[in-house]
Amino acid sequence: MGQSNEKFYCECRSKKDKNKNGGQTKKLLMKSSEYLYNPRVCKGLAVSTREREEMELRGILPPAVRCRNLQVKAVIQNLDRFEENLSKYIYLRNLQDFDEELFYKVMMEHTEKLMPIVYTPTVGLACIKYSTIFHRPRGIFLTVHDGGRIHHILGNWPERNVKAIVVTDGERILGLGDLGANGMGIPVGKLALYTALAGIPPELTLPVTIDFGTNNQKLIEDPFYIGLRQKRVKGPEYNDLMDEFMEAVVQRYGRSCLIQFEDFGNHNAFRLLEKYKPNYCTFNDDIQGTASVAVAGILASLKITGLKLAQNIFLFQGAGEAALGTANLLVMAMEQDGVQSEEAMKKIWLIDSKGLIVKNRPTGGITEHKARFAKDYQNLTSLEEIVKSIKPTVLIGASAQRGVFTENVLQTMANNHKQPVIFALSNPTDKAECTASDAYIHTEGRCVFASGSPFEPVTINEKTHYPGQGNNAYIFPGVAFAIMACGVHYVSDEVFLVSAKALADQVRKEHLAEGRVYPPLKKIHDVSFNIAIKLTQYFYAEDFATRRPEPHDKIAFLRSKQYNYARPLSIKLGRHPY
Ligand SMILES: NC(=O)C1=CN([C@@H]2O[C@H](COP(=O)(O)OP(=O)(O)OC[C@H]3O[C@@H](n4cnc5c(N)ncnc54)[C@H](OP(=O)(O)O)[C@@H]3O)[C@@H](O)[C@H]2O)C=CC1
Ligand SMILES: CC(=O)C(=O)O
Ligand SMILES: [Mg+2]
Repeated sequence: MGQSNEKFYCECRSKKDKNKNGGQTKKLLMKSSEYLYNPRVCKGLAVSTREREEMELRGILPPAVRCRNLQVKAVIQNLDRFEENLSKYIYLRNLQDFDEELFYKVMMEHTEKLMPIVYTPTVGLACIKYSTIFHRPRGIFLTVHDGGRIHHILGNWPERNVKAIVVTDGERILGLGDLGANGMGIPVGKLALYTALAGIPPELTLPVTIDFGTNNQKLIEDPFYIGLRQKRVKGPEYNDLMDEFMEAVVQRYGRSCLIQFEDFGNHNAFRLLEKYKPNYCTFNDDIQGTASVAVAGILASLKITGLKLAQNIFLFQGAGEAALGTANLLVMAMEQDGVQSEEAMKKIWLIDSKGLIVKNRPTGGITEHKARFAKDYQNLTSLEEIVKSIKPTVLIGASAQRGVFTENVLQTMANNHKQPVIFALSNPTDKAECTASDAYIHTEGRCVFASGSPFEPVTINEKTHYPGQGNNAYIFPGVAFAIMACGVHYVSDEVFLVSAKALADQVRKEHLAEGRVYPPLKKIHDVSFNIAIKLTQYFYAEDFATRRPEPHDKIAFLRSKQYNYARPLSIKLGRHPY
């Protein structure tokens, strides 16, 4: 992490230096000790001989000067030696804490290889082990005991110009449940993707975990646990602290500081989104970002199945943040196609932990968000029976129930339709509703498949199928980038439909031919940038952008705001074009 500018320049007023500069005070780079421990500027062996002299690094580094490309090669060789993905994760996190620029160069150049390490599935394991592997702190850890002091504590973060925060309360980390303060791995991972995928300068971002306690007894008893050892608080204490946090962010960083909510428990996620959306620059990634990527995949699948959106029957296994967010965005997408909202809702069926969501269900549990989709139908609980009865064309899993798309369920989907669409969105991999090979094998290779965590391609009868990664990582970096670049204060729901369409439009014929409903991961930088372009156009057209005058050349405008490794030191230290 960097620090405020002043600390990193040493005003050199010695006679010798004054003479060299015609009597002017010369600004030198920082001292070796400051340099070595500042990951924003430290570049290991890539420091030139001249810089070594200037920064008093002679003798501190061995004589070899290694270029950045060779450093990347060394990192990849080191990574390949580790057998366990968690070790790779720890190695990369250490690299980020030592030489940030190299970390992002490696991430940007080896995205496909490294996303499964820095992000899902490995980040899930890293969160489980976060307390044990905890090394150098990254982000702000707030606790429920910090009421009245949040503004002050945010001020302890060394950066002043924060433009985006990813915040969690750790209650629903991926499909792993309550991981308390260990949830910090998620904001850290998501923000690494802000930079690696969309080019958002890392010094503008801040990971935050708000520790309200944990109901995970194993953590409370774990001697290594880094969080509060108490049960989660709820009610006014929770609400007041959240309110204070939101206001403190605005006071510190301004109304255009983006606050991305991540992995909050279901009972808080929806109500906090509704509460804060009108007055803060905020969105919930699990509800809205996931909806966007799922709808994009569905829109792209239409080019394979030949159906119109409203000709489908959608069945969700799960009726939480991801499923309901997607269901609501599907309604909006159908409305834009001219379908009445009542008609659109009839196409969408949901299953929760108590079974199919039907009116007057004897077991209850139908919240107002679910009630919108409740049907006059028999009370069924078995997924297989439901699939037989409703005959969905699209089956989406977002329930974190491993393997619930059984052989029978998948075969029934294949019996009902020529090209059933099957998305197993739950993360990490061992929470997926089915694997890619299960999906293809039990549908005779006819299904259109995507999953939240990555799966390898599957070959059946000499045809190779490439599963898409239906993960909100295709959406949130581009969305955040455009919001930040345009100085947006209010994030409308439509942002996520614009993004979904922008993503679906980037799925080419050759991708579809391979069975993909998303562009390959190696294209994700371009994809994120193109989403940001579409959103920038939308923000200016709809008057959501506050940055004036409107840039004529939006591509050049966005490019000028992106991170690149070879930035001058002044920019690295905080004088960026935002
Ligand atoms: N691919 C992606 O980009 C994303 C994937 N996800 C993944 O989706 C999963 C769910 O996340 P999210 O929606 O936020 O979580 P929520 O807790 O909000 O929702 C989970 C839902 O699953 C339901 N459920 C639980 N058990 C069963 C069961 N046996 N049968 C049917 N439904 C069941 C719950 O029912 P009830 O309502 O009755 O409690 C609830 O509706 C997680 O694994 C998460 O990682 C989430 C966001 C993004
Ligand atoms: C991907 C993501 O946001 C989740 O699984 O929660
Ligand atoms: Mg999430």
